[in-house]
Amino acid sequence: MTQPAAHSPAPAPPVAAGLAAHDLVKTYAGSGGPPALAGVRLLVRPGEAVAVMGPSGSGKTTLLHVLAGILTPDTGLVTLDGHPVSDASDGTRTRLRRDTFGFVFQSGQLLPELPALENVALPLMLAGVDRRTAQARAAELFAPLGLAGLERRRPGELSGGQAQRVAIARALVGRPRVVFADEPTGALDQRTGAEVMHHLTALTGTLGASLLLVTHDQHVAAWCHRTLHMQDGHIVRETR
Ligand SMILES: Nc1ncnc2c1ncn2[C@@H]1O[C@H](COP(=O)(O)OP(=O)(O)OP(=O)(O)O)[C@@H](O)[C@H]1O
Repeated sequence: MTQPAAHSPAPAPPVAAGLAAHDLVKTYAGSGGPPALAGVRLLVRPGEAVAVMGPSGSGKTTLLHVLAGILTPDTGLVTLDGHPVSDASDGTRTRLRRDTFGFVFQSGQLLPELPALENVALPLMLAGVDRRTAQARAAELFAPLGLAGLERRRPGELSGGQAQRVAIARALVGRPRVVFADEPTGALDQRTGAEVMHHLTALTGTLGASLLLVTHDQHVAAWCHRTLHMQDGHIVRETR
């Protein structure tokens, strides 16, 4: 007996390249408060730099942590090039955070007892790259970041701006696809902050990485291609 002709399924919509958030909702257990994220959607394309601004408590850091797979959303999904991040196993999320994502925080992220070069090489060595190769790859980042000659200095012997550029080198040495930065210039004066932003956006752009940056400072946000404004767990508007 002949089977009825099967209808071919509708073609799947094309998967957008980049980091995407689909209707993220996150409430902190026991907080008794409204959701920290109340339905957030976004797409950060490869090579694109996006700032997130908003009043204190609006959900910026929670969004960054959910996008980076540090926190899991209650509902909704985070994907990278269409592949699940938030739904992935703990092991996969740990690997993503180590191999695919880079992180820059406000300060205090360098190991004080290690010279700058070894601080930068460390993520590669933790990922199994031999010491010589890791240090050679780390060294390549010093000149583009204006750090040539400072390889042997310990963090305590660097200025705040230099230390932050070393932290950027460390975040980028593994050639991440996405860089997350939470107030990366928060501890710096405006001129030093601008220098750090110049290097951060230039290098992530060269790598073709996406940059997602949380800031309170519109001068810092202005280095990005666009700014998402958050309020009460929502993205309420976007500016360029
Ligand atoms: N660990 C937590 N437990 C309970 N509630 C939390 C926790 N972290 C954040 N919140 C709450 O979630 C909401 C969003 O916080 P979040 O830190 O994401 O905001 P933010 O915009 O980054 O704030 P800030 O600019 O002050 O850093 C706030 O109401 C906050 O009090």
